[in-house]
Amino acid sequence: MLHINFSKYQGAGNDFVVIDNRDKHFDSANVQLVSFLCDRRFGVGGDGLMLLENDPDGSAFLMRYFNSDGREASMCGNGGRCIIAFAVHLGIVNVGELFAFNAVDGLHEAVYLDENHVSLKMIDVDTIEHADDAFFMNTGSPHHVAFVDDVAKADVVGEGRSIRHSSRYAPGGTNVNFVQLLSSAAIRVRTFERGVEDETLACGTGVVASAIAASLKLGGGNEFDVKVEGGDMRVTFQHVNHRFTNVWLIGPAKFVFKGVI
Ligand SMILES: N[C@@H](CCC[C@H](N)C(=O)O)C(=O)O
Repeated sequence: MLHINFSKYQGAGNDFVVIDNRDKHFDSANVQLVSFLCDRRFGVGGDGLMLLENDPDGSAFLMRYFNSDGREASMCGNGGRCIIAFAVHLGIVNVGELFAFNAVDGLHEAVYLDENHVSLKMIDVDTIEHADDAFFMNTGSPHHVAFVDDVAKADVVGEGRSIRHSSRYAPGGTNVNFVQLLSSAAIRVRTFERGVEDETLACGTGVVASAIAASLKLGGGNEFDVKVEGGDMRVTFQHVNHRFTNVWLIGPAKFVFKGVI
């Protein structure tokens, strides 16, 4: 037994092993250890793993995110909401308080109201590529967004994997979102996630990219309800002079269980 204390959280079905690493006991360079903990058969199981650490720059805490392949990765929107819930449960921040924490893509403001209403401010987006009716942007993580008529029929794994590995996105690769417009203010999204190398039930940075792409495709709109396989989220933003600012991702973040492994 390793004797690692962990908690398990999920945000709209995107699930994470979360560890309080304020004392720096966890060997974060150990790729095999992280991928073992994320393994659904031999470990705890999760789409990713997060470490909550003290922020040397003085925000409430530092979020470090690892994909289930064991590698430290770019920003995770659902993980961000889950680590906010974890910080509330640890007593680091209070319910209803507006606070800031640091992550790989910089400072994020956040508010936890209850397990269904966790708000996370995302980075501004001002560079968006548009080709062949698909969009590409970085919302903290890189995202290709393709619009389809019926997302239930999309070949998320087959087509997603092929776009993820295409020469266009080499060498880093990309996450791939398939989006169906439901109305002028609602979309349905399914995502193939890089680093998990499979479809996940939700991807927060992907949902943000999809809402921004929907606004561009529709010629307007700054509030979107988003349905994903694992639940519902909401994205709001402002769009001024080709720049998307004040971007908020709102959705659930729920404690599942905790243990020692
Ligand atoms: N699940 C995430 C995205 C995590 C990062 C992604 N897999 C990548 O490597 O880019 C989310 O909710 O945003």
